[in-house]
Amino acid sequence: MQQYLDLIRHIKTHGNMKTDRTGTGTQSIFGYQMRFDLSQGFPLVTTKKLHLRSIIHELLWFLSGDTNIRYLKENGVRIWDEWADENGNLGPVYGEQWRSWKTPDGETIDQISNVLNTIRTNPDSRRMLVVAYNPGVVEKMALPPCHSLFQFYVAEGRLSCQLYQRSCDVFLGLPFNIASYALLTHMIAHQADLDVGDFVWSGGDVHIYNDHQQQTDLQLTRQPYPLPSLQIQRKPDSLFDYRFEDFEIVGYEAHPSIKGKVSV
Ligand SMILES: Nc1nc(=O)c2c([nH]1)NC[C@@H]1CN(c3ccc(C(=O)N[C@@H](CCC(=O)O)C(=O)O)cc3)CN21
Ligand SMILES: O=c1ccn([C@H]2C[C@H](O)[C@@H](COP(=O)(O)O)O2)c(=O)[nH]1
Repeated sequence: MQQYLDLIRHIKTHGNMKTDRTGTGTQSIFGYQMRFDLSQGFPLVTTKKLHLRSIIHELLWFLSGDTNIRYLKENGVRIWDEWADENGNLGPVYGEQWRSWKTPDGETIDQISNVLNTIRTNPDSRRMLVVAYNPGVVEKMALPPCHSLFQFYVAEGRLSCQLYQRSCDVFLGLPFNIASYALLTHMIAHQADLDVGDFVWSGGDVHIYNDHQQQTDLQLTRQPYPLPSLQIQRKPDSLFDYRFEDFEIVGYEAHPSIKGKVSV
């Protein structure tokens, strides 16, 4: 994950000091891209130990269409706690937009199923997108989607994915976001009988919070390890039937975890 360290160094060198909604303050750049060849390893940050459990459960939760944190809590995942209301609801966030985007005439659109179907039947299509940023309901969401839009691309039997992330917390959010979309690309490729290609990450406001400067400096002193690989143990009949136990990360060697506060 040299790319991750290069991004941190780039922000520390060129970033603008900015105030932000949370009051913490950030050092920030606008517009950045990274490319990960998924056939060369699973892109997990190695300069701090990541909690892959949370990443897998969060993705399965998005894919199930759920927008209440109950499932996450039952599985010991706390990353969305601060944003939920007293009943655990987050409003019409990712799960709802991915699986049941509401149209003005009362229908719902399952964007994920549609995209998988197009990958299988018309892989040269340039319309294989999923949009989470729904301006009509964004005020009802606990947080407007950060990973706002993603697109798939098929060439030479390989499935690639590009994400546009409008806002990115480089220390806490980004390692999760990269791993999550890499995992999603593997799952969709698995279902469509394709190999994996590239994951392209594109960021808008890409920032290091002021209280994450030390933690990211520490990461720059650490030598990254080779990437692990992902093994999927079972091929369920549907994209929506994967279970936590189906995924195994092999050979994940990482430096010790680093704590940091999340700005709410
Ligand atoms: N400021 C901010 N940064 C984010 O990354 C973020 C938000 N807000 N709001 C919504 C979601 C929630 N996400 C989060 C929230 C917390 C962690 C976090 O605390 N991570 C720790 C512990 C991980 C764990 O318990 O599994 C870490 O060390 O990575 C990560 C992602 C990503 N998003
Ligand atoms: O998946 C996610 C979700 C959130 N973030 C970060 C990006 C920002 O630091 C905050 C959101 O604040 P806004 O004022 O709405 O931009 O959360 C992330 O990196 N990844």
